[in-house]
Amino acid sequence: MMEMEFDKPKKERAVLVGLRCHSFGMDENADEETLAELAALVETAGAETVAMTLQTRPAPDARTFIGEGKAQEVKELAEANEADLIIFDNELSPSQMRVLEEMTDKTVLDRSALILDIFAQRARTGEGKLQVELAQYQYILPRLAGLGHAMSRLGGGIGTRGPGESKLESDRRHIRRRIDKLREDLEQVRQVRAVQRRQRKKTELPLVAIVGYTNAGKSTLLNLLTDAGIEANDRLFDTLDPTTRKKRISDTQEILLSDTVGFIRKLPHHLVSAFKATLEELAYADLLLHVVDVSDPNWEIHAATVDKVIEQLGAQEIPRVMVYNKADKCDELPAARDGVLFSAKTGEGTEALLAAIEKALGRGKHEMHLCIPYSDGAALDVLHREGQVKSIEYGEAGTLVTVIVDDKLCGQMQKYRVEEA
Ligand SMILES: Nc1nc2c(ncn2[C@@H]2O[C@H](COP(=O)(O)OP(=O)(O)OP(=O)(O)O)[C@@H](O)[C@H]2O)c(=O)[nH]1
Ligand SMILES: [Mg+2]
Repeated sequence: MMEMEFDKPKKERAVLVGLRCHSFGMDENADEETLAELAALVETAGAETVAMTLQTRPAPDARTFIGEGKAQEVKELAEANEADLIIFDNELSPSQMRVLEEMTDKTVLDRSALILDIFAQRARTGEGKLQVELAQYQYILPRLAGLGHAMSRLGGGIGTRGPGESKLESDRRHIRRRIDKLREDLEQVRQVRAVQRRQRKKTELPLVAIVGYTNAGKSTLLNLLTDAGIEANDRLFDTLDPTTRKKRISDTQEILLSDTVGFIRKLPHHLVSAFKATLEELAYADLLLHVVDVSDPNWEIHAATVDKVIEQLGAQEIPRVMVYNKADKCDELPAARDGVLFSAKTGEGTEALLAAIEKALGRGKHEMHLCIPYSDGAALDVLHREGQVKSIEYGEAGTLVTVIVDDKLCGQMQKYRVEEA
C-alpha cells in the first residue's frame, strides 16, 4: 500500500447536476436521492464529488438541457470548486453534451457514461470485458453519428467537411465491425453457458440466483452461506462476474447458488443488453433470492427497479423469496411481509432462509418409516431409486424401511406409513 501512495493520481473532482422535470418518467428524472446515488457512483469510480446542484424546469432545454442561465451557474460552480468534471444525473443527447462542454470548458459526462466507466474498471473475466466493451461502443456509436450531423451542417467548408467526414465514416465502420465481432464472441459465450446449463439439468441441482439492487448484500450472503470468498465491498457494482457455488441446505437437498451483477436505477440499456449472457442465467434459475437492504430508506423503490429488470429478462414467472437483509442495522423493521428477515453480517435468519428456499423449491423432504409388504417389491425398488434409504429391516409383515423422500414420493407411500419402531 505504502509505495502505492507515491504515484497515486490525484482524485478527479466532480460537480453533479440533476434536472427535475414533471414531464420526465421515473427513470429520467433527477432528485435529491438520485443525486446522492450518483455521488456514490462517483466515489465508486474513484472520483470525488465537490458540489451538487439540482435544477427544476417544466421541460428540458433542447440546446443546453438545463437552460442557458443554469449552465452558466454550473460553469461558475465548477470553477469555484476547481472541478475537472461535470456529471449529469440524466442522460444527455450528444449535442447537449457538446454544447455544455463548450460552455463550461470542462469534461461533461452523464450517468450512463459514468456507470460504463465503473463497469470498465470492474470487469475481471474475459467475458465481463467483452460485455463492457460492447456496451461502450453501443454508447459511443450514436454519439459519433450526432457529431457527423453537426459536421455536415457546417456546409462543407474546405478542410472541415471532407476529411472530417471520411475520418468519421471510417471510425464508424471500424466501430460497427468491432461491435459485430464482440457480438459474435459473446454469442459463443452464450452457447457455452447453454451447454453448462444442460449439464446442470442432468445433475438436477436446482439453481438459485441471488438478485438485488447494487450494494444490497448479495455477495456477503453468498459468502456467508458457502464460504465463496468473494469480495464484498461497500461500493456499487462490486460484483460483475457471477460466481456459482454448491450449497447443502438440508440433509437431502443441495442447490447451486449464484451471485449476480447488481441492478440500479437508470441502468443504461446498453448494459442490460451487453450483460444479457450473464443476466440470462436468471431466466433459467429455479428460484430467485431477491435481496433488499432494508436499512436503506429507498429500499422499496430499489426493489421495484429490480422487479422491473427481472421482468425485462423474462424471469417474472420464477418463484421468488424476498430476503430483507441488513436487519441488524435497522431499529425499525418493515412490517411483516412475505419473506425472511436476515442479516448477512450476523447470520441472523439463516435457518429461516434455508427453510424458505427448500419450501419454495417445492422439493420438501420428509423422513418416513414404512412397512412395505413383501407382495409390493416394486415399491421397494422405487424407494431405492428415488428416495434415500437410511435403514432397512426384514420384519414379519414386510420390509421395514426408514427413508427420506420428496413430496411426491411421500404422497405415494402414505399407505405404508407406520409409527417408528
Ligand atoms: N450491517 C450489515 N452490512 C451488510 C450486510 N450485508 C452486507 N453488508 C455490507 O454491505 C456492503 C455491500 O455488500 P455486498 O455483499 O458487496 O453487496 P452486493 O449486493 O454484492 O453489491 P454489488 O456486488 O456491488 O451489487 C458491504 O460493505 C457489506 O459488508 C448486513 O446484513 N448487515
Ligand atoms: Mg456483489
